[in-house]
Amino acid sequence: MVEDTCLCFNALGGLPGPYIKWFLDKLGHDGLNKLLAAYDDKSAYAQCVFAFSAGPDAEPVVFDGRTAGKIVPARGENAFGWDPVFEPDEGNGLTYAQMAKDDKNAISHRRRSLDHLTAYLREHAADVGAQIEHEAAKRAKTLP
Ligand SMILES: O=P(O)(O)OP(=O)(O)OP(=O)(O)OC[C@H]1O[C@@H](n2cnc3c(O)ncnc32)[C@H](O)[C@@H]1O
Repeated sequence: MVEDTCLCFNALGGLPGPYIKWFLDKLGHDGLNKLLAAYDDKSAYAQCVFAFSAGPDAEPVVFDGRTAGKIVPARGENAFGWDPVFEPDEGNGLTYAQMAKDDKNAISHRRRSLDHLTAYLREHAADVGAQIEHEAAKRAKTLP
């Protein structure tokens, strides 16, 4: 299982996207706002992608969770990552950093990706279990 997180600015065609870690590190919250200074469109979406594979030869399945919002000047005490500059459309005007943890978790990109993953595992539990057993048996045969 792997996971990656993106913050995508619509005016920039989805950038910084998966490169947000480095943009945040080098530009800070203020710099992220300045990237959009020339654009009226401040809309953005937070994206979390989990990918699951039952084993080395099994096809990975991808679970894409998104939360729409906009980029705003930094507000809020919970200063995790870019939370202070992301105001989700469903946040009643609060940034992620101003929301209670449970409120953020209820609408977050990560929650949505995990909801898709959970639904998939529930629906395909028997198949996934059999696939994991099959992959494990194949690996066992190659061990000395
Ligand atoms: O992709 P690699 O390079 O392995 O880096 P990472 O695993 O440490 O980082 P993520 O992709 O999970 O996250 C990318 C950046 O987004 C930040 N981040 C992740 N989830 C976030 C969230 O829910 N709210 C705010 N910032 C977040 C995190 O601090 C990083 O700066």
